[in-house]
Amino acid sequence: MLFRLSNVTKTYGPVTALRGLTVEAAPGAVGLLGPNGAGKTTLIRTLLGLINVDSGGGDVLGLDIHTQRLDIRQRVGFMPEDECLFPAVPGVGFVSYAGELCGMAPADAMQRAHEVLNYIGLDEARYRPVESYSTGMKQRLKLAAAIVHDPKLLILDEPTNGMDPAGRQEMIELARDLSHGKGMSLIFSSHLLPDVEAVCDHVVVMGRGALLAQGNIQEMKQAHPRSFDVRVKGDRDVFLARLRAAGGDAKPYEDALRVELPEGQTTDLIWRIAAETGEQIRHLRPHRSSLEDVFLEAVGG
Ligand SMILES: Nc1ncnc2c1ncn2[C@@H]1O[C@H](COP(=O)(O)OP(=O)(O)OP(=O)(O)O)[C@@H](O)[C@H]1O
Repeated sequence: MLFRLSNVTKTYGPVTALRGLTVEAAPGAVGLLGPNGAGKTTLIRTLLGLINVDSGGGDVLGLDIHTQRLDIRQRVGFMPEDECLFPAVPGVGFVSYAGELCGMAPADAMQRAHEVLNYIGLDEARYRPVESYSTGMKQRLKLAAAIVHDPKLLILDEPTNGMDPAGRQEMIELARDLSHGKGMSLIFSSHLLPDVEAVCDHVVVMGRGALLAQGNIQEMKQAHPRSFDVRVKGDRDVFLARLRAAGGDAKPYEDALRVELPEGQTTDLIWRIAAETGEQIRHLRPHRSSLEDVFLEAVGG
């Protein structure tokens, strides 16, 4: 398992940030979703061993979150959301320092810093002070610092936040190459669902400090085998009334209806009702949820 938490509770005074959270995930690229205040950052800090939880336990890469925190930090890379850079330091100095903090010898850290800066496309800017970097370059530098020690797991907290479309795309491609090309597991926390979908195979959805849903993104999007997008030419209300009388239901979805068939029925029912009521079916295809649908359903939106 990539990580496993069992019944973890974390309070900050009167606020309960994690509420008996039990969750586990297999290696791979895992998206972490949840509304503001859901507990995502607290979960990340727990996995990194940066905070003491009130109760519960777990492990990351098989290492105990209570007793093996330093081992976890040597094997896990973390790209925080906030700016954590030293303005006057050249990029290469910042990345090699991050390597030394993870326990690398100075010469090894410097060599790796050059390698990762080449990889993330900051090779020409490596000797410039960080204060002269654009927002996108700073984000990439934070990524370089997070991977300098070649971690098994990389945790990215809102990595595309504040980036322009080109920079965002570059960050997505880097995250995807690290996970799918280089075999590094990821936890990718983001409010930007398209970015999560572009990078991750699996999502964990949190709300109010607990697990709301999790699974393979493609499977979660196909979780409604009796749901169809149907465009009807004619009187939609008549069609709808007959569908409901037959035990089905439908609601408007863009310019079509999202039809829910009753248990045990096939699309034959839709064609039969249309024939009986004189409507024309202009379009009929299985409904595929978007990740946004999956998210809203999980958080009860
Ligand atoms: N250091 C702290 N002191 C007090 N309360 C905190 C602290 N850190 C988090 N909280 C509270 O714990 C709850 C969960 O916060 P957390 O930052 O983990 O959520 P989040 O899902 O990361 O939210 P966001 O998407 O807004 O970053 C919130 O109510 C937050 O205000």
